[in-house]
Amino acid sequence: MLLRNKVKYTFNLIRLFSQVNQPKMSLESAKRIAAERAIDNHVKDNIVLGIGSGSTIVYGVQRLAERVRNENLNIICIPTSFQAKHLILDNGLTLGELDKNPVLDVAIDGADECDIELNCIKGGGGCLLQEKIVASCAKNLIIVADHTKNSQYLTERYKKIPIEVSPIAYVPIKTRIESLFGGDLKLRMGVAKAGPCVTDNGNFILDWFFEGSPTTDFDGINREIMMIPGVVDTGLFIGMARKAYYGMADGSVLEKEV
Ligand SMILES: O=C(CO)[C@H](O)[C@H](O)COP(=O)(O)O
Repeated sequence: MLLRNKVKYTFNLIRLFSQVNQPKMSLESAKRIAAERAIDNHVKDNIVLGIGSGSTIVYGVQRLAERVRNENLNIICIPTSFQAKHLILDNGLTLGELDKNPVLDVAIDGADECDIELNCIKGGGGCLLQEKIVASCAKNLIIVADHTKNSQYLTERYKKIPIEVSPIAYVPIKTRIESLFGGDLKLRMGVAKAGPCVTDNGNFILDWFFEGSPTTDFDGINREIMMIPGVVDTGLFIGMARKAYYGMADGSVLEKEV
């Protein structure tokens, strides 16, 4: 009996030790595996592909460039931002434009948060307008992200909604949304630049902060905000994404589909 207890104790110690020492994947590696899996699963020869913005998509573009070289693929890439355009060019990929390619087979993009129905908050990087235009032209929008973006409901973890606005209207829009729905809208400021952050489209971003959650009806609130003159677009991507790939801490990729 004593021996059996000793064996059990040693076994538990070994198990505990191996758990503690199990390598946890970094967030960067989690982004990489998600983006690479999406590129491997959705990129085929002769497609028009939307290239998202942010840090996760960088890994996807690197993987795409590798596949294009190795498999001699013909892929036309449509950018969602200045960043995406230069990612495409720097990686030797073919740059397309919506004027010539208004219908995309797939768009692959990151997200700041994604709920169980794959509704998303985007715009943390300030590129939401072009991202939404490109996504709306795609037959399929695929999200790539690390596991911290995988939520039950929107605003569960990401506590702001970016809204792109015409510069002349930012004060009335801020006042209007605060009085209609509460919360606090802050003009996003530039980094290493005096004054506000100016988007790729020459607009401002209002980041809408709130206590808890502003609503449970994000579709409804999105429609109402879109009706305010001067609002160019919101970071709410409702019913747009079909599939998400999340890089998990244990090195696996969680695939979610709606
Ligand atoms: O919406 C975006 C930019 O406007 C990005 O896709 C979003 O912020 C995710 O970025 P990252 O991949 O760096 O987490």
